[in-house]
Amino acid sequence: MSLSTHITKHRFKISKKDRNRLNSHKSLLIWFTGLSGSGKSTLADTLEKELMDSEIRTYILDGDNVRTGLNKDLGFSPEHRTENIRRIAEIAKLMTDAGLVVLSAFVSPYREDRASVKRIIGEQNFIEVFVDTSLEECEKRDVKGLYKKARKGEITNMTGIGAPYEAPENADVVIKTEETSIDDAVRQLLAVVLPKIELKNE
Ligand SMILES: Nc1ncnc2c1ncn2[C@@H]1O[C@H](COP(=O)(O)OS(=O)(=O)O)[C@@H](OP(=O)(O)O)[C@H]1O
Ligand SMILES: Nc1ncnc2c1ncn2[C@@H]1O[C@H](COP(=O)(O)OP(=O)(O)O)[C@@H](O)[C@H]1O
Repeated sequence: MSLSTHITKHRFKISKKDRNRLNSHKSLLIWFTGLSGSGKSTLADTLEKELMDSEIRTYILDGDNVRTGLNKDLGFSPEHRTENIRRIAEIAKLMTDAGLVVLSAFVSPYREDRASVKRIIGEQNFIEVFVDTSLEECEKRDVKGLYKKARKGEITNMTGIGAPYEAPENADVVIKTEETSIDDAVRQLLAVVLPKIELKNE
């Protein structure tokens, strides 16, 4: 028997639609995926600033605010990465229910885990952004010095070296950061995001 068998939902008076109306925009989860150092946080950060300037209510979920708190019991084994992403999807679901545009920046290396996020959030509330930067470039950037450690054998399961990264096959947006400036990438993202959150007369 499931642990939640005897849970009955209360029908609350205020709905997500009410919150969207109050905010004058719909909610959305913008899911950035890519190797460490590919540019997920940088792009989420710059996009959030643009959205905030347009009076859109946003929040960024990333390793800094999730892996140090709620998910501090999780490491980087395949099972822990899957659980990390599942919990993040559930938090993002609450945040989108609350009316926010959520931007998330996680490696999320497994295709099946990203598909689960989409199922949890609902296809119409989800945009997958593949930050497509080669391993060579990420290693050159080595923002956190992790690739150097991985090459020395100090980290055994670094994504791209000792652990796989399954690239998206049908991402909504693909940003090739070696060919696209941050500003151009954000323009590309806004062109997809803004129509998705526009509140029509519904
Ligand atoms: N083994 C290994 N592989 C990949 N990344 C590692 C690893 N160990 C630590 N880090 C640092 O943790 C960040 C990735 O955490 P995520 O929660 O995004 O990973 S995952 O989605 O659960 O795979 C990642 O952050 P970003 O650089 O921002 O992507 C790394 O800084
Ligand atoms: N076009 C670009 N888009 C995003 N980041 C870029 C780009 N060109 C260079 N960078 C740099 O690459 C690094 C990406 O780091 P970060 O955003 O922390 O990656 P991630 O969150 O994927 O680990 C930053 O130092 C950023 O300035």
